[in-house]
Amino acid sequence: MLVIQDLHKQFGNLRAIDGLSLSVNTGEILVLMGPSGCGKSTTIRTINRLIEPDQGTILFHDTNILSMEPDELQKLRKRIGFVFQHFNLISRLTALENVMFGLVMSGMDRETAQNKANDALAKVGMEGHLDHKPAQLSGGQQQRVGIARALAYEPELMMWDEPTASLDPILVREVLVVMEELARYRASTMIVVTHELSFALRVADRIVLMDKGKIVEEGKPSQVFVNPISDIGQKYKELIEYQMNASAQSLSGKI
Ligand SMILES: Nc1ncnc2c1ncn2[C@@H]1O[C@H](COP(=O)(O)OP(=O)(O)OP(=O)(O)O)[C@@H](O)[C@H]1O
Repeated sequence: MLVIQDLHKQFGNLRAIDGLSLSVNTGEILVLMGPSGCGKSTTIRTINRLIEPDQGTILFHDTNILSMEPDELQKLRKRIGFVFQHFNLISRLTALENVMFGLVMSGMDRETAQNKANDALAKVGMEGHLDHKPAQLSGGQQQRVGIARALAYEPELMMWDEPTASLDPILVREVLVVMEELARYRASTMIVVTHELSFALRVADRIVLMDKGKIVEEGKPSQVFVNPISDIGQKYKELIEYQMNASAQSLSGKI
């Protein structure tokens, strides 16, 4: 579905993406991880050209996104959903209106848009909050509206840029549950940037580890987190062991 070849992006002297190549298969759940600042967000933002790379090729179903004209790009963006860390809902609109907004703006009639928005909000368990404005919703519920907004387009590819990063730990879980549900039903191909190890372990078909703008390792969670070949992979393995030991000690009453 998606083939990225030799991608480069520099901000001043900083090489944020340094010759990155990656393929994503239809239906795959790919989790992109790595230390802060290694280039994960920049990488996924180049895919729908929120960030313009300096060099490289990004093929979506064999068409190079980087040479698309603005009208083609606009059509493409409807096939690629994006969920951000900051949900950026419109404060004066209800949950339903927030999801309908983009659909109506892109020319869809109100009735169809409302049906699609209702369906999308039901998929994320927000059918009971259609008339609530963002200020009346918790952070987790606001993020679920943000997810519904992307889902309403029925995108082929969903990209998630640290969707739980701005939530407190209790609300993180409710968003992860929704994401796991969508992944389980293979609603679309997913590229997920996250620091949530438990999500990566349980849900990912493939983990891609980045460091300093490059991919340093990729494979199934059972491979990358158990027999890593990179320093970053080794650090994640140690972190998982540490967390498992802490849980075991806590359960046996030692903590
Ligand atoms: N618009 C920009 N201008 C200058 N530098 C930038 C810009 N966007 C990103 N960078 C830098 O590029 C590098 C990669 O950033 P990016 O946001 O892709 O990292 P990341 O892996 O997603 O990090 P995090 O996990 O902290 O979100 C970082 O050093 C960042 O400071």
